[in-house]
Amino acid sequence: MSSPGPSRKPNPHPLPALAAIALIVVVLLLLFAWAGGWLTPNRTSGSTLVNILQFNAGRIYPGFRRAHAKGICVSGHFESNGAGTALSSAALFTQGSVPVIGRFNTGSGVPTSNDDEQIFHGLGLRFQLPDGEEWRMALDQTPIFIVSKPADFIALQVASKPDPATHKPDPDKMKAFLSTHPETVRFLDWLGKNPMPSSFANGTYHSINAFRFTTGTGTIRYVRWQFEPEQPFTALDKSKASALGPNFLYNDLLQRVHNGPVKWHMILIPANPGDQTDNATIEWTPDHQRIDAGTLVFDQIATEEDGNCRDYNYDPLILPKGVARSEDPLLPARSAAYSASFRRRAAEGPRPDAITIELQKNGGAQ
Ligand code: HEM
Repeated sequence: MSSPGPSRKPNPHPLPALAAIALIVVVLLLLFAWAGGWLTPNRTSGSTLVNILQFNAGRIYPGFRRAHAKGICVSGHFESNGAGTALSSAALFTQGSVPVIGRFNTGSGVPTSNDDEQIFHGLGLRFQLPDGEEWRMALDQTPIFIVSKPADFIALQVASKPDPATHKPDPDKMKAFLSTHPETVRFLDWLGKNPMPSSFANGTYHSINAFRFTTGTGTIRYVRWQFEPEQPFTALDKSKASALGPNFLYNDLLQRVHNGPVKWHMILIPANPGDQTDNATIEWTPDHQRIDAGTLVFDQIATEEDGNCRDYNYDPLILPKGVARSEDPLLPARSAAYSASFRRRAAEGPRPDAITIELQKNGGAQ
């Protein structure tokens, strides 16, 4: 028979032990709050942004980008004239040529949308620089963006979700949003005053966000840039656009590239003192220095089917030495959203191309 063990005496000083347990609980709660983004309310997670884009699109289109879902791949080179080294030591600006893979796209998250319904004509670029460096960009045809902060992007998606019956946003929700967002009114004004290009090939593509450029000797300037076409601008006649067919922008580009290279000039625009460099909704005045850094040339084109541009993410924060992000809060949000969208579409697997190109590879007429 075993004798009973010593009975446990109550701890006469329980407070330190209780305090230690409370401290562990608080640390765990803080870790959860940090991971959930509650301690950084100004940081919007990539998943939240992509969820709201999916909500606005009305459903998920498996394997497609959650924004700018419809696109076509192009490739060619960038011929630098060396002038960009005045602003940045980035290898892209060293005189000479580097390969580039691009993706022309239209802004909607619905891959089957018609080209005449689009507000944004976009361009993704991936420059392959020496020593394995890359510079990726995603550019739009407007010089300014529709909102300045990620939280406003979410509120705008909610306000502008098309009503399934009318296919248009609820006017009351939009009115309420616009009444507190003058920057969005400014953007819509810009759209009203500036005609859209009739072709991907004769549009200008803007970085919109400013970035921080550093020269080889350490001089820092904030810079926006834009690719301006050599192809002369003609305006899209919106009243006739729907008669051009659902993929008229893509068919037009295919024909043009088959007929010969299409070209743009990369124009660097350094900020003047006093310019806001962290707000993409404010257009800079025309009295800015412009540096033509070289020519972007596309001479190859293919649908996305083979994945040569589809399977990249044109994250605007994949930057070379000599270029860094500015304090613009849209930039980290964009980077996180592009990555979340990429992870989802890659997990869903490749899918057939959204576009039925009507032109044959020999460039023949439709
Ligand atoms: C908070 C603001 C923004 C959000 C949440 C957002 C979100 C997205 C997402 C999720 C994608 C798809 C990424 C992928 O799957 O690879 C995308 C693509 C794109 N975005 Fe944005 N975007 C924002 C702002 C902008 C701005 C300011 C520009 C123009 C400077 C822009 C231009 C583009 C372009 C051109 C693409 C297509 C790139 C490609 O071909 O892969 N976006 N965006």
